[in-house]
Parts: sequence; structure tokens; C-alpha cells
Amino acid sequence: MLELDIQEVYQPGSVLDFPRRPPWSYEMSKEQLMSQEERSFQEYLGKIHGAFTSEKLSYFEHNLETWRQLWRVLEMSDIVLLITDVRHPVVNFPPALYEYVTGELGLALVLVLNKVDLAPPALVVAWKHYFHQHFPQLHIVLFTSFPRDPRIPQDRSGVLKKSRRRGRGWGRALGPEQLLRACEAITSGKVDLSSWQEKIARDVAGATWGNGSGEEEEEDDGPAVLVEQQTDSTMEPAGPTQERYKDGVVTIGCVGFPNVGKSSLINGLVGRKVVSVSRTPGHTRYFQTYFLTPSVKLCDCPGLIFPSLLPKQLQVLAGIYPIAQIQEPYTAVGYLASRIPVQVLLHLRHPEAEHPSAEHPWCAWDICEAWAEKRGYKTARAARNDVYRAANSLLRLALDGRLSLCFHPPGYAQQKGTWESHPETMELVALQGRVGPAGDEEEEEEEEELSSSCEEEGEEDRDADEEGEGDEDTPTSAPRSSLASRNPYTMLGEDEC
Ligand SMILES: Nc1nc2c(ncn2[C@@H]2O[C@H](COP(=O)(O)OP(=O)(O)OP(=O)(O)O)[C@@H](O)[C@H]2O)c(=O)[nH]1
Repeated sequence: MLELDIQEVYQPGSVLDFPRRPPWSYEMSKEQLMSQEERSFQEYLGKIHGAFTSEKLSYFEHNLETWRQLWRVLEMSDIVLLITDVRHPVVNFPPALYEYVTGELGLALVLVLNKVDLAPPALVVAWKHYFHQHFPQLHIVLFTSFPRDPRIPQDRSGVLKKSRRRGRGWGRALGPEQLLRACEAITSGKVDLSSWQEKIARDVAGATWGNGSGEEEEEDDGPAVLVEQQTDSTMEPAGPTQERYKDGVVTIGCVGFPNVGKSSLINGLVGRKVVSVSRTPGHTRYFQTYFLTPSVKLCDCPGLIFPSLLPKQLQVLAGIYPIAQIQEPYTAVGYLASRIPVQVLLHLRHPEAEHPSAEHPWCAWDICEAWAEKRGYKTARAARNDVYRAANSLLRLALDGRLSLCFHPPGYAQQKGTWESHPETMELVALQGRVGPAGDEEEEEEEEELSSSCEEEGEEDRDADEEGEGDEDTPTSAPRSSLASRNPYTMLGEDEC
């Protein structure tokens, strides 16, 4: 139930590819080039839609402009960073991109298993080995922008608490050092990375805890970072960079699905907030470049949704599709509750149980109803339990990692003991413990109970509010205005109960 194999999601070698820039020459006019790209993109879409029914096919990026940005980022890069959420890394790992980057482009691909604070260390290590085994050319880096000490139990119920930390915290990221080591191995002395090493040492020395979510970070006054905003005009074609490490600078392209934590990772590398972070998928729209140091340039690509056979409920829970845009959230709640005991974790009382301890079969609707009752969510007019709001709230808890849904590589359950005692697991625990809050008395930390933190309704509904305020947070490919007609979740079936 919790196992996930890349075969199921992408069928490597099938038409579930990503669009490529068709061949071009300098003799072509810009118009010719654009229309050629448009034609080739339509063919690409036609092949995919011809091979799979819309029920099987996941929602994916249909906006050519977004893919053009990927092309441009890949053309500029010396090293490509593919950022994935470690709770479901195969969801965020299109094998076609691996083949293209390592094969056709001949570039190094670094897989970042991100948000390692949200998964048990043994599982993180098992995923790392899974990818090494299946994709031997990868360099793999473990990362979290918001480290937690895994030695400190979060809650006896197994529900993660949300920690709020004050001050500047981006320098606390776990993983910059490992990434530097990977880049040193890749560049093998061709770029002077000593300035990066010095920067990491400075950041670690100057770091204090920041807000755990990164969303309300205070303005800080760290050293200025040179940022270049890329606009449409820079989307003009250019061949892949012929010259590696031009002017002694290594360009690292950061690519990934929406919501995998790219912006937070860049902030974590820079050591201060340079990119805004949002829980709403599809936040980053145009790519930007940041000089981490004079010899290290980061290039941030907008979130990309590659075509796959991912169940639609999992797309919601993986943060690929904005929760605020789902019309029917109950099936996704059902998907979640059939994998983790939501009602137990949240201490819910069955709506029909006369006695709190009475056994009763649960369906998704019951769980939403019970959560609405517990939270006091009422509809405005009839003051009945607001089940829709409760369903949204539950999905957000899962997305934030407070209700922990982590998928496993095949065979994990049978080998769990081996992974738990694996030396790399011990290393990861020790590393997280070192940067984690334990023993750091100067931090001001405020742990909140899950139940009370859910009260921050400003926060619960923030995504919806943000989307109402303009197009800042609206996914590039699913404009809000045409939501009803284009929302792929109208396809979802009714709740099973
Ligand atoms: N627990 C945890 N949460 C994280 C981490 N990194 C990011 N997040 C959260 O994940 C959500 C998405 O983070 P972003 O950094 O905006 O992700 P993104 O990939 O830039 O998203 P797009 O703009 O949609 O492409 C936010 O709610 C972050 O607070 C991490 O390392 N650990």
C-alpha cells in the first residue's frame, strides 16, 4: 500500500516523456522557430493523449512557455539539480529527464532528496540506495531547509508538531556541505569552489533558528546577493552551453516539481531569504539566477509537472495540484486515510458513536465530519459541520508533513531492520542531531500542539486567500478563471462511503 516503484509512475521508455526543443538553426526567424516549437509540442501532447486515457494520465504541464524555461535552464547549466520530496521521491523523478541530462547533454545530475526532516532516517537511506541502484550515474544529496532532531520524539501519537522558530534560520539548512562535496567531485578542480566552502562556514557560524515554515521569515540584513531576473526575452533560443564553467563560474540549474522545496533550498544555500516560499504549488513562475559566491551561480526553474500515471489523489497529497483548487477533496482524504490511521492520530470520535471508545467503521466523510466537529468548523448559514473545510484542512496537514504519509521503495518493509541499523542511517541521525535544536539554548522555540496550530485559520486558508489576491500564486498551467471547466479533479470518483 505504501510501496511505490518508478515503473508504476512513469513506465520508463514509454511516451511519458517531456517535450524537447526541436532542432533549429541561426537561419530561422524567431517566428519560424516559435511555430516549429509549437507544432512539435502539439505532436508531443498528441502522442501522450493518444496512448493513455485521461483517467489513467496524471494532470501535467500543458503550457509550452514553462517547458521553454526548462530548456533554457538546461542549456545554461553545467550541473543539474533535480529536487525531490523524500516522502515520495519517485513521484518527482522523471526517468526521461535523467536519460536526457546524463545521456544526451552529458551533464552531471544531482538528485536532492529534500525535506529529510519529514521522513524516518532509515527510509531516507533506503530511498538513496534505491536510486543509486536504478540510476547509477546520479550524485545523491540529502537536504532539509528546516532540520529537526530525529532523536527527539515529536508526539506519542506520531503526529508531527509544527515548530516555530524566530530569527534568521536559513543558514541552518542541512545539506549545503554535501552538495558542495558533490559539486567538487563533478567539477574535479576545474572551478575554484573555496569561496563556497568559506560561505558555508560563515553561514553555519552566523545562523540562528528561523521560522519553521519559512513563510513568515523576518527581513534580514545579510550580504547582498546578485540576482538576475530572467524575463520572456531571455527565453530566446541558445544552443546548449558549449563551454563548461564559463569564466570560472559553475552554473547549477535547480529543477523540480512544484512544492518540493526548491525556493527554500535556494534560500538555504544562499543563507538568507532571496526567494519567497509558498505552500501553494506553482509559486515560482519565471526563472532567476543567484550568485551564491562569485564562482557559483544558481538558476531556479519554475515547478514543472511531468506527465505520469500517478493517481490523482496522490498528486494532491504530493502538493502537485493546489488543494485550494480541488472541488472534491474527499477521495484524496480517503486515499490518505487508507494508508495512515488518520482517525487514530487525530483522536477523532466517530460521528455516530454513542460512546467515544465504541468501534465503528470509518469512511472519508466520517473522518472529515469528525475533524470538523473537533475543530469547530461550521458552515456560515446552517451552522452544520463544515466537512469541506475539514477535508481541506486534513489535506494541508498531510502536505505540511504534520500527518506523515511517506512512501517506501519496494521491499522496504521486509528490510526495515537492516535500514534502521545501516551506518548511513546512524550518520544521518547524528548529523540532524548536530544541527537540530537539541541543546541549543539560545534558540527561541515554540512548539505547538497540532490541534491548536490548526486554529491559525489565517494560515489554513491562506492559500485560498492568496489566490484570490491576484495571480501570484496561481499555477501557470491552470488559470483560476477557467477552474470549473479545466479542473482535472472533476474527474475524481465519488467518495467510497
Ligand atoms: N518540513 C519541510 N518543509 C519544507 C522544506 N522545504 C520546503 N518546505 C515547505 O514546502 C513548501 C514548498 O516550499 P517551496 O520552497 O516554496 O517549494 P518550491 O519547490 O519552490 O515550490 P514552487 O514555487 O511551487 O515551485 C513550503 O510550505 C515550505 O515551507 C523542508 O526542507 N522541510
